[in-house]
Amino acid sequence: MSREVIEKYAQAVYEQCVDIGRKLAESYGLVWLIGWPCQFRINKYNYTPESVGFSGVQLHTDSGFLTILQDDENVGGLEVMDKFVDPCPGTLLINFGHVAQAWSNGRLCNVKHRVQCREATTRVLIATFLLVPKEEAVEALPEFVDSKYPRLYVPFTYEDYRKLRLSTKMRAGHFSGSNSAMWMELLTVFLAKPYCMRNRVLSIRDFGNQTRN
Ligand SMILES: O=C(O)CCC(=O)C(=O)O
Ligand SMILES: [Fe+2]
Repeated sequence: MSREVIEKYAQAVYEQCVDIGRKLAESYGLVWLIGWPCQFRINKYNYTPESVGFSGVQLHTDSGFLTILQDDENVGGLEVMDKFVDPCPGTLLINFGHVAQAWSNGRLCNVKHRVQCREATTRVLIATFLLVPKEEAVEALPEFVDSKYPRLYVPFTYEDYRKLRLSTKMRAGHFSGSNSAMWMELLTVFLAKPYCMRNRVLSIRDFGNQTRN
């Protein structure tokens, strides 16, 4: 793949991120004025026969605002809330991260996911993460806070939050099931109330065994 193609793709998917952010904000009667940074990544998994049954990426939640995944068209393995999401060519998969959860005062939820190796082959996936500038304070917008929905989380900067993830060896936002309790405990350093890992998926279709026309 040439650099030019990658740059074009990255620009298009960034515009997609902004479009989704804008529509999301509008659906809440807000205006999206944010120029947040995007991180673009190509994940290549070189699975061997020994990898089968093991994790390619351990159970984790994403840290940023929004993630757009373009899955490998032929090789699946992404598991969202214990359910495989089979590749569906021509579609993008979107999930929210912790920033969206804090920003919306808990209305938007992040979701636990992981990657399992199912066959000895190569899997390539393109991931785009809409993040937040390091020094930016992440907090619930006033529009999401009222007497019925009191503020759930104290403001934190994205940098402090990232450091917390790294200091607990949850590199790239990945953490294993065994230390997830510790993770939740640490997160309460930043959150006014104990963090509630509500297992809800937003904007993710259940692709199941569906085939495209
Ligand atoms: O490779 C995948 O299917 C997902 C990767 C992922 O969840 C991540 O990089 O945060
Ligand atoms: Fe992820």
